[in-house]
Amino acid sequence: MIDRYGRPLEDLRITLTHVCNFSCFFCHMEGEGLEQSEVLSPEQIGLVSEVGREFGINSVKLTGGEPTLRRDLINVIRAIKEADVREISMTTNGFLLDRLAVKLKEAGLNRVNISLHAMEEDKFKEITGVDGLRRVIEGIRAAVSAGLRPVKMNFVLTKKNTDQVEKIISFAESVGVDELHLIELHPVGLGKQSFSTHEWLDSIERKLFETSNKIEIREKHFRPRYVLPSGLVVEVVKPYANPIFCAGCNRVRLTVDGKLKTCLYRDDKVVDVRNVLTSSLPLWEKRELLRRAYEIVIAIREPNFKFLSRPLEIR
Ligand SMILES: Nc1nc2c(ncn2[C@@H]2O[C@H](COP(=O)(O)OP(=O)(O)OP(=O)(O)O)[C@@H](O)[C@H]2O)c(=O)[nH]1
Ligand code: SF4
Ligand code: SF4
Repeated sequence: MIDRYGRPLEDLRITLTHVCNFSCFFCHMEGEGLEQSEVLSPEQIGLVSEVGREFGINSVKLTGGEPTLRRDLINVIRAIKEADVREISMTTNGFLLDRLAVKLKEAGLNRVNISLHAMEEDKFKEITGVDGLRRVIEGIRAAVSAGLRPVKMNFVLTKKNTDQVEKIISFAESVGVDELHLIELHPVGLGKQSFSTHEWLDSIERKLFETSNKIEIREKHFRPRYVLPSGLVVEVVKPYANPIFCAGCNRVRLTVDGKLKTCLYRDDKVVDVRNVLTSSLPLWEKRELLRRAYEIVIAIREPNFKFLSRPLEIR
């Protein structure tokens, strides 16, 4: 279904927990803060996904915090799978992935994005607060061998790790991951107080332009993708102050505390469905109320950074 700005709703991004075993200095916390609340159950998450299918949701992204810290992660994946979505992916710090990759694949997870912001142990620890580089590397290898493909790596660029970009590209090529995402920092969550470390990706992108064999544009966020001679795809993610990025936004978020949140940056454009999910209403009535919630989501969604100051009139 299309919103007032002509953008389809296709992707549901679910925050499974606010808890994380890392403490990255720029964590955007999915725009939700760290407040603890009782998490939604696999069945409740499954129901939101199932009703979302009627409105065009065909992919689900699991995030956190760190989603692998949810003990019932396998059940969450199974419940979403039952909603018959085309693709389930998960963004993770990779620390626990070596022991989980095969089980997650078997449960129905299609692919992963693993964050890795430095190839040197000291730098890795400076950024994440954890001495975990080796385990993350093992996690990436496990994802590749379990076939959680395309396996993607996420690298957030800051002033602290500009010297790591080339090393990350070489590592990604050597380990057999399919894509590397180079991402600009957001002034959201801890990113607000650490935004002085923000770096634009422009000069790196110029080099990619010169060295790549092919350039593609992805429909999602209109992200440019540079295909290197090795076959590695480097996707450039410039989500900050970028109206083109927001024009291609196709997602809604489900927060830990059960709100449908229409934008990473916006706390005002949300629809609270927690009461519906936790009520003792019959299932058909919950479905009906969730349908109303999705209708409101589509009516209030808007790009955060935009070219136009008002929506188009759709006739
Ligand atoms: N502003 C904004 N930034 C986003 C959004 N989605 C992703 N990003 C940025 O991209 C980073 C990586 O996101 P991921 O969850 O790993 O992956 P993804 O963007 O969903 O992309 P795929 O897995 O390739 O589909 C996030 O940390 C954000 O910085 C979004 O909807 N809005
Ligand atoms: S691993 Fe992700 S969720 Fe955890 S602190 Fe780092 S950025 Fe935040
Ligand atoms: S509207 Fe823009 S800032 Fe908001 S979630 Fe979508 S891409 Fe991100």
